[in-house]
Amino acid sequence: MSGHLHAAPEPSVTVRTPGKVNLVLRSGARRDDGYHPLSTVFQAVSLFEEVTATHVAPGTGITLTVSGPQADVVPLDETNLAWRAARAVAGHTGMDADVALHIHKGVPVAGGMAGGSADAAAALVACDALWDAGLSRHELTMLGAELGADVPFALLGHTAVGTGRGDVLTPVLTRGEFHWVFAVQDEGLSTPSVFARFDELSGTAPAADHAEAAAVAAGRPGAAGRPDAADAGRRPDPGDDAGLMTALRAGDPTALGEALHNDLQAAALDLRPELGRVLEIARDAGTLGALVSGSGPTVAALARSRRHALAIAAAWTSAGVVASVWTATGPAPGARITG
Ligand SMILES: C[C@](O)(CO)[C@H](O)COP(=O)(O)OP(=O)(O)OC[C@H]1O[C@@H](n2ccc(N)nc2=O)[C@H](O)[C@@H]1O
Ligand SMILES: Nc1ncnc2c1ncn2[C@@H]1O[C@H](COP(=O)(O)OP(=O)(O)OP(=O)(O)O)[C@@H](O)[C@H]1O
Repeated sequence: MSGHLHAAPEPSVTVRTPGKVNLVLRSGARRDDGYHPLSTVFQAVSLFEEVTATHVAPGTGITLTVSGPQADVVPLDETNLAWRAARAVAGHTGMDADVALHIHKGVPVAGGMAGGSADAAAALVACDALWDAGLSRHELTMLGAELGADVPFALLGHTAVGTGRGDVLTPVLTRGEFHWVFAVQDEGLSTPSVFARFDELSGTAPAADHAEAAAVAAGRPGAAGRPDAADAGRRPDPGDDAGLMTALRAGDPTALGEALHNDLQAAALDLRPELGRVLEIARDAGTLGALVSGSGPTVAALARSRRHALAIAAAWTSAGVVASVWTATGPAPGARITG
């Protein structure tokens, strides 16, 4: 060691957030604001995003770097959800948005597992802590819901029922650990196009408002986050999720496998017919239940054990139907400061 004094390291905050799978997803018809009323059960899984927020000189603004698998397809500008989250915290608190953000991606990009939403949730918590803004969990959740329907769940984690746009959450009690394996595709699916195909298949596609649909598809801000947006008469089929809740409470993976359901699956399969084969291979390998995760194209398969998860992974890999295979357990905790 030399006798020189080293400059103190830049203070920084690292926050970890989970990806998710929708155990059940029921969607009603498209609302006037472009969103669909959902009745869903989220489970957070142990594929994590990590966002590090570091102080920079005043006036620097927001800078962004990304690492990890698929980092090359993540936008590095103000369309990145983490960037928008930093700006939202600054806007809400009146602070200057000066921060260097680094995202390490551990959730598939555009895979229906809410990786971008997890980044937004992590950046909200990281900037709040870095800037000592003192926002409550409630305030962070409100800011998160404006950024995307999946962001509040990435803050909360574990298992929860989601209603509204998927952003109104009620925690669900679960026991034990569930073993998941995910078939990840090279090319993602756009969430708006999957919902649009869902509308077409269910015969509820709106006739005369293409302009609004295009605005929504382009990601321009609509009436997102407006809890009063009319959805009367457009609610999802209530379904019967008693079996699912019992399975979760009992920690019974076989019963959970039987209860898995996704209303968006037919739309994702219509856009990506090859996913049918991915589902079939998981079934041949004895999965307890397989389904398209959220808006896809990732396929999630529930396994009896870690060993069984690896067997399903091997079946997918040897059939050559996936770009990569990732294993995980659920539930996993929500946003946490880790450093
Ligand atoms: C498919 C899910 O992942 C299931 O959890 C979510 O519903 C998607 O959540 P997300 O990606 O956070 O969604 P956002 O970024 O808020 O919305 C992207 C687009 O998805 C569609 N969208 C999203 C959520 C919802 N309840 N209805 C929708 O129709 C809309 O076209 C919207 O413009
Ligand atoms: N931080 C981010 N990470 C990845 N993609 C981002 C991010 N911010 C914005 N995007 C954009 O959002 C798109 C969807 O990314 P994301 O990985 O969140 O999809 P997803 O997991 O299918 O989302 P969801 O399940 O919430 O619908 C990407 O194709 C990319 O253009």
